[in-house]
Amino acid sequence: MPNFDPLSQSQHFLALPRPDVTLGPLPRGLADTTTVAAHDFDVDNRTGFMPPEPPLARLPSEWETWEAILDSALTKRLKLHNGPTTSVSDRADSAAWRRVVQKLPVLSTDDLKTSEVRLRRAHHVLVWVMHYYIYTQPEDIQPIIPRGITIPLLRVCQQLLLPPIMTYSDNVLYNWALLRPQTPPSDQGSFEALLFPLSASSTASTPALDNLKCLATFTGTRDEEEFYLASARIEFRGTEVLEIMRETMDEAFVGDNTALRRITSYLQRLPTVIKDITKLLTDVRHGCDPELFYNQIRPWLKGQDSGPASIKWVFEGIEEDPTLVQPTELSGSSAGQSSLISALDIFLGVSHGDNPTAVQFLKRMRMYMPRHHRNFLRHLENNPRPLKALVEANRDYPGLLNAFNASIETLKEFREAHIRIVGVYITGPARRARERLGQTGEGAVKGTGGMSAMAFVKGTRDDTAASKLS
Ligand code: HEM
Repeated sequence: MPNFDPLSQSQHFLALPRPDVTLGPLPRGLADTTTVAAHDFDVDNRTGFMPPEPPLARLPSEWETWEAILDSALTKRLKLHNGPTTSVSDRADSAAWRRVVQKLPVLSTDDLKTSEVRLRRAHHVLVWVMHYYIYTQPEDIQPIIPRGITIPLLRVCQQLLLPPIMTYSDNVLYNWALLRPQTPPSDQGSFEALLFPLSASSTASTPALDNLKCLATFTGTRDEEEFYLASARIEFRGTEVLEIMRETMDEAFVGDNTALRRITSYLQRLPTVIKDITKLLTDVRHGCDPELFYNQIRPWLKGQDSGPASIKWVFEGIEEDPTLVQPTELSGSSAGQSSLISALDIFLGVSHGDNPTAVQFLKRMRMYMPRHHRNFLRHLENNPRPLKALVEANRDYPGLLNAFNASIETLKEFREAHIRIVGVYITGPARRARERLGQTGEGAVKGTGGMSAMAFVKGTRDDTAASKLS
């Protein structure tokens, strides 16, 4: 990005408006700019990493075949092949549904390419169908993903630079709608409102955290919805984290005494926000039952690397288009793909440098994040005036060091709460499942991302604790 100074006050990258358009017929000559602006990191002032408008809930009629096949899986409530309540007739229903998927024609993706929101919806629909297809079959059968899914999905992935698998963006970032729709802004018809639907309107705001529902869940349970919405609420609440980051970095650019005073006060706000995020995480326990999560929700989200090592997913028809490449990234959906928590790590200078497993995993998880968010994190990493160095250089400034360390401490507490959540939702139910099967031993349980779950989340907690300044 030549001639773009990320830290200049007027065009600070965290303050730039977010070019986006509501889908629908665009006025003649007006392009969908969501992917065009080089400085657009798809981070919104009011909704952070969440899109400023509820995600597209249905593709135009050209792709109705995909929407219809997903609808039918959702309404039939297809069951996991080995689910605890799956009957013989459930399996017959799934087999009939899979036969329809096998016959899907290869729809063109050409007209999707001009619209980021359509591409996202296409990724969402195709990966949901793909996961239904894979997990309604026995786990020891090699999944052969039919060409009607493979070819368009891989083409959409080429555009979005995402792996062909369910990601955090498919079940959290772009899987929500408003429970009670908000009143549309009065100036909705204006050109500016069309380009900047939220920033142009004085009535629009971050959705209330209790005003959210999910577009899709595998099980149709409130538990699954609450599991996704816990992350969604965290992302929305996290908007203030991004605001604090922007304000802090603006002041770091000036760097005088007034700037230090302001940075101190911004950092004093941060622990409150991180505590709220921690509460939103632990509140998942009110709506999502751990046994149901472990046995009925989580298996749908797994990737190739969570299953038996010998079972490789086959993408049928890939050879029909020479531009398509064999997918290598096939890890399951994980909140480890949340750009918000990574942004906090980068901003506060939390280093996982002594923890190669974490470095490798978190680096890999970036490939599962929307590409604009990935670029945002890279940009943040290249910040020439990192906060930690500034605090170290001004450690005697009243309150600064304490505010910084308090922020790290609350991030550590978030990770501690997360460890307890992993214990309640994964380690505990896994142990009980082993006991039911009469198995002995404490074998390490893998996370959806294919990691040894508990050791991993404890490691990132320790990295956080070690990042305090003495
Ligand atoms: C019931 C709820 C949750 C469970 C059972 C859970 C479980 C896990 C597991 C097993 C991992 C290890 C990596 C993997 O294999 O995926 C992980 C990583 C991670 N999770 Fe969660 N998680 C939950 C909710 C959340 C939420 C709501 C967030 C925040 C949005 C979150 C953020 C993270 C992050 C950032 C990592 C990467 C490790 C780190 O940076 O500490 N998790 N989670």
